[in-house]
Amino acid sequence: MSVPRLEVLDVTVRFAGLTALDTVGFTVEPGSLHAVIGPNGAGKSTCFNVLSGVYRASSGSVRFGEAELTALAPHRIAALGVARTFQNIALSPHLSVRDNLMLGRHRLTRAGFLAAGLRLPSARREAAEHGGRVAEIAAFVGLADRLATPVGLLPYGVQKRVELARALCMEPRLLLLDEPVAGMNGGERRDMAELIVAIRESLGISILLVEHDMGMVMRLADTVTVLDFGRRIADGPPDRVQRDPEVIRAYLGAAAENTDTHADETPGRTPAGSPDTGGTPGAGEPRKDVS
Ligand SMILES: Nc1ncnc2c1ncn2[C@@H]1O[C@H](COP(=O)(O)OP(=O)(O)OP(=O)(O)O)[C@@H](O)[C@H]1O
Repeated sequence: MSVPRLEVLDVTVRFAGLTALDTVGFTVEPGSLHAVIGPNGAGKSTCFNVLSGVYRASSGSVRFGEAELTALAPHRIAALGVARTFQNIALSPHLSVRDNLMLGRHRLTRAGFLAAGLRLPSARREAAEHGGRVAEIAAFVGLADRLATPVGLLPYGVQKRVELARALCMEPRLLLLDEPVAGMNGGERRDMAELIVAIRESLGISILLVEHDMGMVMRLADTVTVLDFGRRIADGPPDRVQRDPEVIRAYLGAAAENTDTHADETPGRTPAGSPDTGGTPGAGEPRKDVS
């Protein structure tokens, strides 16, 4: 499987008077683990939504190999091999893990509605092939013994794994992970970090990660892009980025603002933990965890 480079070039997104992304650019090298970080409201989710076709950029370009993504609908982008997970779990809770993962295979299914409905041999063969691959992926992410369990009955950390497995079922070349450890406890976070490393090492695909857990970002990422108020303020290897004065200022500024807003009880911008915390949750840790 060839993995193309992702190039985000001068992307701007405006919402009625607010510039959520301002001429942002970065490159995700094939097979690398690239993180996008920044305080709350910096534009990270907007960036993901542009890459996956949910939002249309006001200007700029997103190239995935030869393809220009900014003009494409989400299903066309997915068909190019770009899969994403969501900050909030987006699974069907009443369906089994197997059925949720089979839904992830949907775009790869060739048999038409009629052939599948009539259970023609070609459709049955195809379903068996997909079932086999689903079982392999489930085993890879540690869900082999959960295939028959309804997703809604699983603990939160396991559901996040199912979501990741479903994205893998799309056989992506670029995986977009939106806060994969949000709301997890320490053990679950470690397991998920290990899994992300294993995906990258075994599958060789590119991974773009938005994450508030700074310790995890700094340990796992090859390259980190930092956004603040929609602008890219830093981009480079983790050790350089976490020493960057503008990055430190952005996080400290957000922390100070947070303290101020606590004083008058007004909700405000909150920092995503200091960039050099090593991941220890502190007073400035994010509150945006999935409920
Ligand atoms: N659909 C929308 N309509 C209007 N404004 C939006 C929309 N989506 C995002 N914004 C605004 O764009 C800015 C960037 O938001 P975004 O959610 O991308 O930030 P973020 O870095 O992902 O924040 P968080 O860490 O809190 O998830 C914010 O000011 C937000 O209020």
